[in-house]
Amino acid sequence: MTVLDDIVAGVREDLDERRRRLPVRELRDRASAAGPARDCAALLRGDAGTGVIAEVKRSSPSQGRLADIPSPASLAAAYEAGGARAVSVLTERRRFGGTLADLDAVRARVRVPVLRKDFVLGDYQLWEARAHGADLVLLIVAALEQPLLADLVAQAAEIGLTPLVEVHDAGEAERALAAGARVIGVNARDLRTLEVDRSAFGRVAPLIPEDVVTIAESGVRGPDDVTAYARQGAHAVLVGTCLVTGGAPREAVRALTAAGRDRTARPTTTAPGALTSVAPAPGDPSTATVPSGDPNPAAATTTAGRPHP
Ligand SMILES: O=C(O)c1ccccc1NCC(=O)[C@H](O)[C@H](O)COP(=O)(O)O
Repeated sequence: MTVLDDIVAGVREDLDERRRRLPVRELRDRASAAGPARDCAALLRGDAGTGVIAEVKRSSPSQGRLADIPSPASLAAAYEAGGARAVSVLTERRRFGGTLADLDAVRARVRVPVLRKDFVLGDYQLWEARAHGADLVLLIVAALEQPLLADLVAQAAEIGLTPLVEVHDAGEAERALAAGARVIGVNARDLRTLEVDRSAFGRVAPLIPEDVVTIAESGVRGPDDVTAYARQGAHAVLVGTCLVTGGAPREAVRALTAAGRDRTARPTTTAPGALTSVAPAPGDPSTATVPSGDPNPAAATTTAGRPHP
C-alpha cells in the first residue's frame, strides 16, 4: 500500500461518516447560501510574476507535526497582507490536522480566493467545499480513475468551483488535460513515495498548453526556488511547510512574491508528445488531446474515459 492509498482509505472512512450525518441535499442548500465563488483561473495567472498560494498546514505525512496554528484565520490574514494570490487550506484531518472549520474561518477573514486542499473522492466533497466558502478545489489525478476525474472537473465547474488538477508526471498531465483541466498543478512530491523532485515542473510544464494555468506545488524552501519556477514560467507556486515553520508568514510571503516578480513566458514544446487540449462540447465533460503541431482536430485521440495504468 502506498502513502496515498493509506491517506485515501482514511479519507473515505471520514467521508462516509460525514455523509451519514449530513445529507448532500442539505449541503447543496448551504452551498447556495454561500454566495457565488470566483472564477479563479485568471486570478491565479496574474498580470505578471509568479504568485504565491500560501497554505495553512499543521502536519504532513512526510514531516509529522509542523505548527500548531491556533488561528488559521490570523495566519491567512498574514498571508494576504504579504501579498498571497490565494490561500490554501488543508482540510484532511488524520494526516494533516485540518478541518472544514479551518476553511470557514479562513473564508470569513480573507478576500483572496481560497482553495480547499483535500483528497476529493466524490461530488459530496465538492458541495462541502462550496458550502464552506472555497473558490477552488484540488483534484488529484493519482487518486482518481479517469471517468470520475472528468466528472469531478465538470461538476466542480458547474458548482462554481475552479478545479486545480494535480499531476506529477507527463502521463498524469495528459489525463488532466483530457479531463478538461484549465488549471494544473505539478506537484514536486510523489504522493506514493513522498520523494520531492523539484525538476518535475520543468519536465511536465512544457507539455501543457500556454492557455492552461500552471502551478508549481511543494518543496519550495525559499525565494531562490520561486525564482527558479518563475524562470520556468509557473503562474503560481503552492507553499506550505516553509511558511508555517518560518515564524514570520507575512514577510515570508512578501519575499517569495518578490522573488517571483520576473516570470518568463513558459516554454511550451512542439516536440512529438506535447499535448494540446481540445475544448469539450458544452455539457460534455470529456475532451480530447492531440499532439501539438497536428493542425487537424479531427485527428484528436479521445482519452477521457480510457482506463489508466
Ligand atoms: O506534504 C506532504 O507530506 C504530503 C504527503 C502526501 C500527500 C500530500 C502531501 N502534501 C500536500 C501538498 O501538496 C502540500 O501541502 C503543498 O503542495 C505544500 O507543500 P510544501 O510546501 O512542501 O509543504
